[in-house]
Amino acid sequence: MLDFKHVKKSFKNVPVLNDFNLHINKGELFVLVGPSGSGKTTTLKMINRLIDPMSGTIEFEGQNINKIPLHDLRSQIGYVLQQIALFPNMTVAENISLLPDLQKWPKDKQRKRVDDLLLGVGLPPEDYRKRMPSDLSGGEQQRIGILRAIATEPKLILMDEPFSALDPISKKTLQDVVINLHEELHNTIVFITHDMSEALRLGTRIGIMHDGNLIQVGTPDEIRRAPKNSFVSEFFGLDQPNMHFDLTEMIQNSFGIPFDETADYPIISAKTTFKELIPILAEHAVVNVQDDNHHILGTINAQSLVRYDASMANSEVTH
Ligand SMILES: Nc1ncnc2c1ncn2[C@@H]1O[C@H](COP(=O)(O)OP(=O)(O)OP(=O)(O)O)[C@@H](O)[C@H]1O
Repeated sequence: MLDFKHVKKSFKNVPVLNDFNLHINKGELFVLVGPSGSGKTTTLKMINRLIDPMSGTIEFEGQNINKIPLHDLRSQIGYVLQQIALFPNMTVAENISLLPDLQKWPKDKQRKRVDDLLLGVGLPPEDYRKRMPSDLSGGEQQRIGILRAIATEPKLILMDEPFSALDPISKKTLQDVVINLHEELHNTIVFITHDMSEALRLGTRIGIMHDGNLIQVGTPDEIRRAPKNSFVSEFFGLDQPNMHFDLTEMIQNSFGIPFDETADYPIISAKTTFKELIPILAEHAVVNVQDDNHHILGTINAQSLVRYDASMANSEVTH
């Protein structure tokens, strides 16, 4: 779907992207994560040609984006920004149907689309359709921002830190909205964040950026199991000595997988530490966990660990 090939960019002779290469598959929810100034927004803006690379090429569905008429390119791409950018003088329905209207959809089709989209994110259309943006909470406004970006079902959606200004609870709700929309529509999403727990929660794959370089690309599982260097482990908190981690709690909170008494999985102690567990799960895909009395408490895999850790990170933010 998207290919960055040897892309370089500098601003005033300061390199921002160094020989950037990345392939994003159709249908992925790809998260670009990295600290402030690592080059994430610059990368995203190059996709819809808000910024031009100095060298290298970007391909959209196999075609160099410079060869695609700008209007055609942008009409296939939805864009959700950190700053909520609804038109204040337009109702919710008018904001959402902005692009369908420009594309001259019949009015009844526009109305149906608006209602379906509002229902899909839990906002009753009869209540919300005619509201003005000023009559919505920040989280609701950002939900409308997302609906506006997906109203015409673009092939690609770019999201630049869309939830960073929201409180943790709204943030989690909106993350669920994105996960559900992606599961339903299977569109390709490139999502930027500097929040590692958001990256782990959302990404089907994650690209980690640092100082204009793509340090590692992988699934949340792969990154957890094998962080490429100390920057990645520090960024994802894999080296935190006092990180709260409790295998019994993980199983009690249903992060495990169903116990299979016919399977002969290795058995580990419930007291196994996070650091000890990573190499074990890298070697054995699934393990059983037992308490001091040799009672099996449950079964876990790497996915359990990722989900548990993301939930811990979220609850740390929440409380
Ligand atoms: N138009 C510009 N002119 C000069 N420097 C720029 C310009 N745009 C970005 N930069 C610089 O390029 C670097 C990368 O910026 P970019 O916005 O891509 O980073 P980011 O990873 O998205 O950061 P953040 O998470 O803070 O948004 C930064 O050092 C920034 O100051």
